[in-house]
Amino acid sequence: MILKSIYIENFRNHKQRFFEFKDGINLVLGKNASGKTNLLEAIYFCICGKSFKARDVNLINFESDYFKLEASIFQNDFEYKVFCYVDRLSQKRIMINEKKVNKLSELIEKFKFVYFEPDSTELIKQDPKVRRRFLDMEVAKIYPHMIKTFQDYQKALMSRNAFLKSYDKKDIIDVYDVELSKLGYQIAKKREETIKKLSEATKQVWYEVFEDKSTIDLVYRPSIESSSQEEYYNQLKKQFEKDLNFGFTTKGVHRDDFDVLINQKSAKEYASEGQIKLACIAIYLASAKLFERSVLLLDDIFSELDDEKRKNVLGLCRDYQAIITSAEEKESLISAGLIKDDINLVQL
Ligand SMILES: Nc1ncnc2c1ncn2[C@@H]1O[C@H](COP(=O)(O)OP(=O)(O)OP(=O)(O)O)[C@@H](O)[C@H]1O
Repeated sequence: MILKSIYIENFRNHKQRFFEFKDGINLVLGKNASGKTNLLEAIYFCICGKSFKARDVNLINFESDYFKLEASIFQNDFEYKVFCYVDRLSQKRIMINEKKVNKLSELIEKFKFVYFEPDSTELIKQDPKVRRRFLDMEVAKIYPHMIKTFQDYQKALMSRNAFLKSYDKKDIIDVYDVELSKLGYQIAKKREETIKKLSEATKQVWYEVFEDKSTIDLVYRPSIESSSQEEYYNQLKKQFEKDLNFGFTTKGVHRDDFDVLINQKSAKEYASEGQIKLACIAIYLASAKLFERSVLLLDDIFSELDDEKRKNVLGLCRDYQAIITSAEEKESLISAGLIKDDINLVQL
């Protein structure tokens, strides 16, 4: 997938701008608050149909009543023209080649991308919910049909929890347990497969980019260890009395996690800030490696990296289309040997 261009009208601080990008590395340079993150947010909106941090209406320029985006995306030699429109009356229209997009999952299934921002280190630092969300995005990129399974699991979990709170007849719980085990087991297996693939790819990036003797591993920590649906079901059943006491389902894929180990030790517990940032960059770049034609949206990726690592990261990005923002001066990047002829410079 290649993002050729984006036209932006009244989106955040961009009133009317047209940006063209090339395959390989695109470096977006600009001072603080010049709108670099906003540009990535506009691209993200075209690919996902929503922002990564704000409600639609907050994306409209302060002095306007609407925003409009038009992106040209090439995939398998076919051009997709994505049109997005949002106004202050909460009217929202997203179209691909003039056909209305009804579900945002249609966009996620079509366009693959990786978005890395300074807060992406939360992946390691935060609680398991953040890691589950990240992992499920990765699962959905490989197996788009799993989006429905995740939604069905949430519904089944809510029904079981509601049942536990108003429990009176023991025999009916089985209906919920069978459904929850079926969906939970499918999710656990796909998460396990995805973590294995991601761990392998992360190791390669870690080595290529960081040429480090240290090791990195991603290890799935399922809440229910099982090798069959039946086993999953039996373990869920065993929890029944406890679940009844608590009034909710205490075990299942909604309690899963994964560990990032550096030198076989938990990065969350032992790694330095710098190591955590490097580990997260490696995981995100590994995600791009798994989905070959991903677009990389990398916000402020250079900070905290020394020049050698910056060069290595850029080297890896050459295999993709990468849109990288930086608040650094062009001259200092040139003198560090980071800007070469093949880089497309976008100055804000
Ligand atoms: N809805 C909006 N309308 C107009 N301007 C907005 C809107 N939302 C945010 N802004 C402005 O956009 C600017 C921030 O842009 P952005 O976050 O893209 O900067 P940046 O170039 O990434 O900065 P930094 O280098 O500091 O990360 C701020 O000045 C903010 O006030």
